[in-house]
Amino acid sequence: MSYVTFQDVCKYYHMGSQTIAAADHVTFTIKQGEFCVVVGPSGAGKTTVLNILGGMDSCDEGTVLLDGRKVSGMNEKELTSYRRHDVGFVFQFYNLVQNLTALENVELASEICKEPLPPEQVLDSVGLSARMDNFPAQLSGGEQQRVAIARALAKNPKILLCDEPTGALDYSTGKTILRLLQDCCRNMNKTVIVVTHNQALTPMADRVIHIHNGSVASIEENQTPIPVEQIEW
Ligand SMILES: Nc1ncnc2c1ncn2[C@@H]1O[C@H](COP(=O)(O)OP(=O)(O)OP(=O)(O)O)[C@@H](O)[C@H]1O
Repeated sequence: MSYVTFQDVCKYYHMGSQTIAAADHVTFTIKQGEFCVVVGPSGAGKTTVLNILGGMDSCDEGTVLLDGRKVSGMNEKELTSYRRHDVGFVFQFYNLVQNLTALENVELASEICKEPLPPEQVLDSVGLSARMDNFPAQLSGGEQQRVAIARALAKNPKILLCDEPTGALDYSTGKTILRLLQDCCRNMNKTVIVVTHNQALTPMADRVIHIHNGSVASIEENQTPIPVEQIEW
């Protein structure tokens, strides 16, 4: 049973007389609990796909479903509720509130949700139990990204969307963050979708969606995904 469905999704940007198809009949499915990597070169349309799935952008044609609910065609109010309750976001640059502690950053997210997880418990699960009262500036990049992941998880979302989550981190810290995302998938049964330009990450995924020129070039399913520690790039 598919949990996420994209069926012939199109998104056009108009630049003067030119029309750019950032998504050109994108079709794929993702199952519940899968770790999915969306990979492709710069400008391929990865972020466009993620933004449409995350309810931050709408598509011009096609159908988007999450857990049996139609996301395409939602009005602004429905999209706000969808973003708030159903989707956890992790971005490249963490986007933490600088004058709030790690704990307060996570509480901020859980306060606007229907069935949040306890913030302390989630921070503990990402390995930050000792740093809850620190401000972002007192934390390393990797630790800040852990706070951002905890903030996303505390909402208890249906899917976790991660856009280049290791883009601002060094090699080994990046690996620990990917490991954490892989653990969220395996241990918390979260459906995790990671957008990256890094082809080397594909063996760690259950499902790989290759995007080129706004279209799906190919989809692979790995029967035996590899722990990220065993991947070198
Ligand atoms: N708001 C916009 N207005 C005009 N064109 C846009 C807009 N957003 C994206 N595009 C174009 O759509 C195409 C796909 O962009 P997108 O950001 O989805 O690619 P990407 O694969 O995520 O790239 P990157 O890895 O560099 O972030 C590109 O040609 C981009 O220039």
